[in-house]
Parts: sequence; C-alpha cells; structure tokens
Amino acid sequence: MLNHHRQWTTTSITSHSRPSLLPDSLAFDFPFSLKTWHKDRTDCWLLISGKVYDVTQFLEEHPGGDEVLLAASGKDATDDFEDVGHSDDARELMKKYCIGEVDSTTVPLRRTVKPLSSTTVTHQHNDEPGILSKILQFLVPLLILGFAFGLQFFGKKEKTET
Ligand code: HEM
Repeated sequence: MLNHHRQWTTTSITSHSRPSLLPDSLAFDFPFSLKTWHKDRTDCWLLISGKVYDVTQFLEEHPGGDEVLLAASGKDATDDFEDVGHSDDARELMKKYCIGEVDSTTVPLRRTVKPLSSTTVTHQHNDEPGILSKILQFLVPLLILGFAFGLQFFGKKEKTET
C-alpha cells in the first residue's frame, strides 16, 4: 500500500477553473488519490480525456443518474463518457465542473508483464531424450540377449562335459 502510494506521488494535476481551491500546480498523488478518496457521494471526481471534473454537486442533476457517475469515478472514465454519446450541450456543461487536468508527463507508465515466450517454454519442457539414453535403449536389449545366449552356451557345454 505504502509502496503503491509512493509510486503515484509525483503525478500532478494543474488546476485552472478553481484557483482558490487548488494551487496552480499541485504535487498530487493522482490518480491514486482519485481512486481512494474522490469516489463517493460527498466527494466525486471524474477523469475524462485527461481532465478532472468534480461532479459532487452534479450527481443529483445528472440525467443519466448518480450511480453511473459514481461507478465511473476512481478510474479513467473517458471510454464510459464517450460510449454514451453525450451531446454538445453535455460537453459544454461539463466545463463548469472541470477543476484541473492531469500532467501526463508525471503519470508513471503502466508496467506490462510479458508472458514467457513459446521458445523459452519449449526449452524448459524439453522432452527429447539425450544421446546417452538413446545408446542405452539399444545397448540394454543387446546385453540381455548376449547374456541369455551366453547362459545357453555355457549350459550346453557343462552338459556335454558331464
Ligand atoms: C462531467 C461529466 C458529465 C456530464 C456533464 C454529463 C452530462 C450529461 C447530460 C447533459 C446528459 C443528457 C444527455 C445529453 O445531453 O447527452 C447525460 C446523459 C447520460 N450520461 Fe452523462 N455526463 C457526464 C458524465 C457521464 C459519465 C462519466 C457517464 C458514465 C457512463 C455518463 C452516463 C450518462 C448516461 C448513461 C446518460 C443517459 C443517456 C440516455 O439516457 O440517453 N455521464 N449526461
């Protein structure tokens, strides 16, 4: 938790429409903080196309309902917003709630975990028998056969001698 928190602390948002509430450039643990603290009825922020909207006062008025806005907070809501196909009026209205924008240069890159490549996997599960076991596969039956013939030969020899 602490590590995760530290990971985001360099991200900042720049306030423009509400300078009295937020300083011009604020070192801000965003979007981690958006995820944690600004996603309930008393404090709801949205991140749409890199801009941050405080829609707390708009929750009750939103024609699509407050639940969708709450569900869209704490994450990047750009796709959710665009999927609805909001009107130009809605886009004009949202300006009123914009409190700043994310400085993209301060957002840490998402870490991607690469799956093991197929070649690595085949190397790890190499089922091909080695040269030694191939030789043994031929030698062992030959040795058994030789041993059997040897026994027969010596058995006959002993009988003729007695
Ligand atoms: C600041 C952000 C937002 C503003 C100002 C806003 C505004 C509006 C307005 C004015 C409408 C009426 C229809 C229109 O004019 O397009 C609407 C409808 C709607 N909005 Fe939003 N909205 C916002 C964010 C979102 C988000 C993030 C979602 C997430 C899914 C959402 C979901 C909806 C839905 C489902 C409708 C109803 C569409 C319908 O019934 O046809 N809105 N919104």
